[in-house]
Amino acid sequence: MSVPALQLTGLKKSFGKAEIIRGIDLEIGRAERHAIIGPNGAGKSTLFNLITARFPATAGTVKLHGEDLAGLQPFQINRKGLSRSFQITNIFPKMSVFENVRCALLWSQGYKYSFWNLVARSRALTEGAEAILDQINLLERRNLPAGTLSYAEQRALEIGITIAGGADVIMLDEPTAGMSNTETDYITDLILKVTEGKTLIMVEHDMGVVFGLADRISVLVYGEIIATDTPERVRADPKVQEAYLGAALEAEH
Ligand SMILES: Nc1ncnc2c1ncn2[C@@H]1O[C@H](COP(=O)(O)OP(=O)(O)OP(=O)(O)O)[C@@H](O)[C@H]1O
Repeated sequence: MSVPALQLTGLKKSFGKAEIIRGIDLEIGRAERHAIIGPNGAGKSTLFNLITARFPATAGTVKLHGEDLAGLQPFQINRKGLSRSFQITNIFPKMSVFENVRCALLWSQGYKYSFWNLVARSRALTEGAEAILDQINLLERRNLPAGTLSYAEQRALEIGITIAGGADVIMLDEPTAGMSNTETDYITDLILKVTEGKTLIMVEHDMGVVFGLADRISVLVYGEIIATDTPERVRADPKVQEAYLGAALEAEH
């Protein structure tokens, strides 16, 4: 079997005496789209923070393409090809749309801000940023301050920033939170497009998005994965119905 894109083994996290992530084993294949679902407070964001080393794990390992990430800083993990977005919009609102993406490209390549002027004329950088803006349908908005974009466009920009470094493992934390149905459909299509051929790991509460996007789903309940399977099988799993999905699907109607 080929090496998984991401492999979690015995992963645990406690805050004080509270064990929030209680022993997670999970393999996510290359180019798989994987959704993590579960009730509020189940530990989904904490799990993201463990994978990306924002939080140190209490126990267990995280491997990216077979390489143990122990001891690496978040930016080092990013440069190994894992990039994430956050639940809250995380853009520079006063900078232009174009500069937001160009800045993300610079970061991913390891330049420092003091090199800004030096590389500003770099054609490759400009072309790279334009290609991303084209992918996220914001080329025509390139010169606007990012903070003046609509909410959905800001989330699209954030997705652009997340993919800018060319990472092949993309993690999105609730990419459609707070959106109307139309905006949600728009962002779902965008995610499908920009993650083509990449590994996607996504936390999402909208079951329409999850079932539309994911090849496999993991259900996290009280810090444990109670099921990992295809959408059809997860939907039909009585354990999942009882612990989460029954209520979550009802909430959709
Ligand atoms: N830094 C922290 N210190 C202490 N407790 C924390 C910390 N971060 C998260 N927790 C606790 O861990 C639990 C899981 O939180 P987490 O945000 O990971 O859940 P979640 O599944 O992402 O929830 P939601 O769907 O509401 O975003 C919660 O009880 C939360 O209070």
